[in-house]
Amino acid sequence: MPLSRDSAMNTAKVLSEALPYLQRFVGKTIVVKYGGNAMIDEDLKNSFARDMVMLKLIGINPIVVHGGGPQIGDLLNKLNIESKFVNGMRVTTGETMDVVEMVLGGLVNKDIVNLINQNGGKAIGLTGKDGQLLHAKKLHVTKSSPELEKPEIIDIGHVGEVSRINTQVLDMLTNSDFIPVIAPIGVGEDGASYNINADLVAGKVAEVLRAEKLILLTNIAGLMDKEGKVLTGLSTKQVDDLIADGTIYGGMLPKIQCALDAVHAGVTSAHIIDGRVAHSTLLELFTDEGVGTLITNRRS
Ligand SMILES: Nc1ncnc2c1ncn2[C@@H]1O[C@H](COP(=O)(O)OP(=O)(O)O)[C@@H](O)[C@H]1O
Ligand SMILES: CC(=O)N[C@@H](CCC(=O)OP(=O)(O)O)C(=O)O
Repeated sequence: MPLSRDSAMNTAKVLSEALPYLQRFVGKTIVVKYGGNAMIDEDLKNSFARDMVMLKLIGINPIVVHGGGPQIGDLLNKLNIESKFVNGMRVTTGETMDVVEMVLGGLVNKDIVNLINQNGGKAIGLTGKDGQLLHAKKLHVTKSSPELEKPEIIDIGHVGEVSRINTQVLDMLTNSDFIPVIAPIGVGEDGASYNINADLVAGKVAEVLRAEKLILLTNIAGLMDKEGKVLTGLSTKQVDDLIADGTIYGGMLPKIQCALDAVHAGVTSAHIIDGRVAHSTLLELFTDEGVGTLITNRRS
């Protein structure tokens, strides 16, 4: 159907507004974390895949790291295995680890790869085991509470943190115009599997690649205060205060931590944006308004 004159003018205006951003981002790496909670329906997943194809086509280098927490939860539920979290991290027994690896490395990873390829892109799916992309070590979690004299160390099983990234694998793929799609499973020195929070993987990948941006797509409009107002441009100190008073909790904890670590390590900016809004990545990258919560390297 031909565009009406108004609609065509609007398209031209949007494209023109995007020009300075295109000039700024072409040739740069953007790490996009696609949270499991933002994979709500097929239309939304498809628009995400189209956005990645479009970025690649215009000369930006997208690297996708995906989650899949709710999808893991669904299968655990069907298997009558309870889901438990400490500080936003899933308590992962050996049995749970098998399910995590099946869901993230299998179902979710291949779904995203397939959608990108169906939309004309060239995606390759990897877990951290492929090419030993993500070396991991056990994550030690501490929990503090007013009732405890000192912070308690809690063993949450096969949960890891990234110790090293084999960037050679990513360079090889991106140099050949592939879009890497990474499932957050790490491999230990002894070959053991580790379940790693996807936000933490995305942050570390952005750090080692010195990405221009780290974009975290989630199921909420951004980081919010207690009244539900989206907060942006916060300093490290303000974030620390929001954690201490309980405004930031659960799944937002690893998100905000990895965003801060990434910008302190040289990533220009990190963004927590609403993945339930179609094309939110493009809105963030190419419009004057931007969306969600912006985090830059501001300490005070
Ligand atoms: N201050 C906050 N602002 C916004 N969301 C918050 C905040 N503190 C905790 N949250 C929670 O964090 C969730 C996002 O984390 P998570 O569910 O792990 O998402 P994802 O699957 O995208 O990683 C939000 O849906 C919300 O419930
Ligand atoms: C250790 C840990 O919590 N790992 C996560 C990995 C998936 C993930 O991070 O998914 P989302 O981004 O969709 O939350 C988990 O098991 O749920």
